[in-house]
Amino acid sequence: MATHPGGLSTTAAPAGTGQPAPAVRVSELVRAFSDRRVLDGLDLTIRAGEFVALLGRSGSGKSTLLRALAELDHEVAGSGLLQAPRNRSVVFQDARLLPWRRVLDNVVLGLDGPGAGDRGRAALAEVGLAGRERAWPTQLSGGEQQRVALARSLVREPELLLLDEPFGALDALTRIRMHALLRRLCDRHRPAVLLVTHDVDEAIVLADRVVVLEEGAIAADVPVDLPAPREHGHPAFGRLRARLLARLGVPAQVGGPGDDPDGGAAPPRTHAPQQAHVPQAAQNGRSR
Ligand SMILES: Nc1ncnc2c1ncn2[C@@H]1O[C@H](COP(=O)(O)OP(=O)(O)OP(=O)(O)O)[C@@H](O)[C@H]1O
Repeated sequence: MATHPGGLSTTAAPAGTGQPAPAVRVSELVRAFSDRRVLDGLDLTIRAGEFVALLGRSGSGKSTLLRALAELDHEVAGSGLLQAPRNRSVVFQDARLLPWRRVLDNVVLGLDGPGAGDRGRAALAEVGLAGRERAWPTQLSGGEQQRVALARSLVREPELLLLDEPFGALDALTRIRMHALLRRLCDRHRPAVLLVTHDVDEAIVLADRVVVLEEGAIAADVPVDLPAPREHGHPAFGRLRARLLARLGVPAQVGGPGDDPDGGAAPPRTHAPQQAHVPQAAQNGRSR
């Protein structure tokens, strides 16, 4: 067990009795900056293999929660119980590749064993980058770099995959392709996932459950029970979008495609008009 200065403990999730053990269990989590409690008694459970999307207004504490789960917040004051698998990977908005290492070396960085190279090559093939092993990161597009970041995460077969706006810097079409890729990878590898996103549509397309962070705690916890593939034009999709946007404080009449839950001037995300031009196969074909 690792103990944080703020009283947080991180352990492997305990084995269950009958029910599968949750991959993540957070209870009464507090995180504060200069006496301001950003997370204030937050409770959250994520089951093994479950995909949870985390929405919330800008500054609500989404990244603070993700960093707590990643154990990247040792300098932050806090308390509470946090149980999460030690085998976890994080993908950020920027791929964070080492520019002086080739793509394959970035993927297998820190991996031991004679099979590491083969595993890295297999991971790159899984994300559609077979043949690019010897490229330098600067020779890849932003979307390709994020594919490498996904490969680097999944080659470690994490029990928990933490994603902090991983597609936030990508164009709309690339985002749609990345959504489909991420779903396929998650269906195959079955990590528990926490996806931080501003994009309500992205959350609905990808997640089994959407949670909304507000005033330091989970204010809404909504299962996504939609038929596959999840199409933006489906009435149930629209109802769920409106419900989540209302929760985020976006009035229903402006709650259509292109609106940002922060009410800011963010560019349009992955929305129906853009997806209408995308072949069905590129959209999210969920198998579970
Ligand atoms: N290292 C820090 N020092 C001081 N304040 C911080 C620090 N990190 C985060 N905060 C503050 O904590 C609050 C929550 O930040 P956080 O990044 O978790 O929000 P967020 O919901 O992820 O925001 P966004 O959606 O804009 O990325 C913000 O008010 C932020 O200014």
